[in-house]
Amino acid sequence: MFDSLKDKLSGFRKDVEETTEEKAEEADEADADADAEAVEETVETEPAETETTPEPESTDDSDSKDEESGNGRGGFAQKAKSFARGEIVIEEQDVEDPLWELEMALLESDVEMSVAQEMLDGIRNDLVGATRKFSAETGDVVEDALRDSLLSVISVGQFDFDQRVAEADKPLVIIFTGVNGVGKTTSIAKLSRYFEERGYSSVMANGDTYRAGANQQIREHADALDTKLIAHEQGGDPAAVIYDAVEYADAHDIDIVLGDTAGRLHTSEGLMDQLEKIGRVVDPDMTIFVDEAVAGQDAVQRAKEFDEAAEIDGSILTKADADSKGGAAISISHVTGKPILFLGTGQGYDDIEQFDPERMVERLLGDEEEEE
Ligand SMILES: Nc1nc2c(ncn2[C@@H]2O[C@H](COP(=O)(O)OP(=O)(O)OP(=O)(O)O)[C@@H](O)[C@H]2O)c(=O)[nH]1
Repeated sequence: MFDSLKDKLSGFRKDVEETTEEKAEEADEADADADAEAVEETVETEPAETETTPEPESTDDSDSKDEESGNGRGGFAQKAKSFARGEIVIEEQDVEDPLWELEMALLESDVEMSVAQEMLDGIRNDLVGATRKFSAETGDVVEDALRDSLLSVISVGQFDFDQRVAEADKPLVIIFTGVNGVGKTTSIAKLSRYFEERGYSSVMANGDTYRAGANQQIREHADALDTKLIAHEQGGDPAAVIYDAVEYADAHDIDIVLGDTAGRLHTSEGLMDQLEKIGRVVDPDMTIFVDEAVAGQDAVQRAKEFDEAAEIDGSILTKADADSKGGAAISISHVTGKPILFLGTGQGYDDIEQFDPERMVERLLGDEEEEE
């Protein structure tokens, strides 16, 4: 999952490491030369009573930035002080090329332009002016900067999904929107299983009365999961189907109504009217947008347009298992202001995981072993 993006982020870390490594070596050599000269001078003149070189200051803040006036981030005064402490300062010129490479890599990975820009600004801001000891690893400083920038773009709008479900009046009505074939129906089936494992009963409602074969498709899932399905004839009113499902849930003490909708294009006025009518008739508690991670920027664009037409509460990105780029997963919450709630990770009913920004970042930065 997201392997190519992972490689690119690791490439950035290595680039900055190499640049600062060279710089640290040069600084180390210059330091050794200066020490040798100082020794020679001391031998030629009277032995000095007092120290000729300034005492290094406390070195316990290797990642600190000098914000004192006149020292400017990476400015001369800070460089001199850091040098005396056995540290180098990471400067704009050290990260310029790696940042450019990273920008290209993010765009190639289908990260949305404004999201890539925000990440780069965050990383530049964190790195330029940061100090590292001659002997220390730059990797940690870069990893922290990458972690912060990734987290800030992917954790937009996060809320505790399980808690919201637990606290909601029942039946909780969830409507699923998104275009054709992205895995909406499969995600509904997966969530039915997800809720069952957490002790909630659910009923499925086929609000996709448009497409021939939609009833049969969702019925197969409902049968396999032993979940009740409410469906009407093809061409019927989707709002009426979901309304009936809510009535059924009320009458049978069912906790959650999972309402499928027709996956027509977001540009279709009919679809938007339909969603608006569902909104009016059943007043859903949540609307979840479903799209496939592999669709990259198209998925992000569609999420934005669906959200504008019928406000969404969050997204599910399916087929994350087949996505090496990760662009949609990085961009979608930042662009819509609504969180990713789940990732689809395969075709089985258990192949769904709750989206956890921290875990996603660990995965991208390679701290978590990926089970294939
Ligand atoms: N690899 C993988 N395949 C998935 C995932 N989710 C769904 N699929 C597959 O994607 C295909 C389309 O899924 P559907 O659920 O039929 O898509 P849909 O959006 O409901 O399609 P319509 O009903 O035509 O609108 C199916 O073959 C699913 O098995 C996933 O997370 N990973």
